[in-house]
Amino acid sequence: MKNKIGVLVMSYGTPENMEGIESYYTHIRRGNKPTEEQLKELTDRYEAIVGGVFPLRENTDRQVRTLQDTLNVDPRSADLEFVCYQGLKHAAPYIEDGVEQMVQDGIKEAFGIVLAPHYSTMSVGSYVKRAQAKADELGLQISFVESYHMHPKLIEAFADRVSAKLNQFEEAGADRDSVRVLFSAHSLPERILSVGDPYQEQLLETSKAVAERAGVKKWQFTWQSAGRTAEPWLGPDILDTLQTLNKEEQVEDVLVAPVGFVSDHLEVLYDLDIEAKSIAKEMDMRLERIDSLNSDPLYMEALSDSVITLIGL
Ligand SMILES: CC1=C(CCC(=O)O)c2cc3nc(cc4[nH]c(cc5[nH]c(cc1n2)c(C)c5CCC(=O)O)c(CCC(=O)O)c4C)C(CCC(=O)O)=C3C
Ligand SMILES: [Fe+2]
Repeated sequence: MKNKIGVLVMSYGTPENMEGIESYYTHIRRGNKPTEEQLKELTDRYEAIVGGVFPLRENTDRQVRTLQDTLNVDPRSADLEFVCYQGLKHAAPYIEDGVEQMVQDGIKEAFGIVLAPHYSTMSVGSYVKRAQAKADELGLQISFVESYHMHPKLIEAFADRVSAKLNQFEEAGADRDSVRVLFSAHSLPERILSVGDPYQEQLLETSKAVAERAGVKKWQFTWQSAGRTAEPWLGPDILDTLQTLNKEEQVEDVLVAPVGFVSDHLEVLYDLDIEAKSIAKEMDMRLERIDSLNSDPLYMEALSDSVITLIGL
């Protein structure tokens, strides 16, 4: 019999349906129910992207299934059988549920990876902490891939998508080299910088590598999706960046590459496709976005290879 290895695949989590939004939001707010106004605002955003049907969860399910298949066809893992478990930060199955399920299934050796390439204490760090605590409690041996933001296959997957969209700009008559490429990621509170968090640096490294590989002439990095709290968040925000580009540089064509996200979810489908697009339209700018990686084979191989490398096979 092959030795079974558990892989905990973690991500932020998304509600399962419209009715699930309130409890999901309450969990994000550490048990505090959102006000009616806050709930309506979030519900409206989900409504705008999915019209009541949630494709987002299926998307994650598919990523986890595909990663398991990718791990198991790797020749380096011929003596092993990988079993992937989902662990979500703010929805069931929670991170702790995933760890518990592994133990129930008799897994003795486990690894964890997050569906987000860049390390931050507030994102990946918090997922890892929760998984480690549960594993310690249950006596399970587990170690983690903390980031894979420079994995060559990740860079290649993003660069392919950037090139594909630049080709489309060209076909539509634009000058490829005059398209401004905006790399973006989820903003975090500014205070992460004072604790030496690598998030920003890793994002810049990914952006630079993707730009080089795709032969991008003009690019810059900008934040998106900042929280609506009193404390300062990292900026500039993409909406401000678009205005600056329009006013100060008369940029007409913009391609957004949200390299901090790997799948189609709210930040991409709403914050970029609806909100940023409408601001751009008001200014007569053309804004396009690269396709999300989702279950892209190169992305799956980047994840799979990161796990297999961590194991030391
Ligand atoms: C760094 C980061 C990532 C990327 C890395 C990673 O993927 O881990 C990410 C991803 C995601 N964030 C998501 C959703 C939300 N995040 C919120 C709020 C917050 N996000 C934060 C950070 C991040 N979030 C933070 C610091 C907050 C403030 C509250 C808190 O400290 O937690 C809120 C509350 C309302 C609002 O502020 O909009 C929602 C609804 C969804 C799923 C969307 C869907 O269903 O498609 C995804 C993939
Ligand atoms: Fe978030």
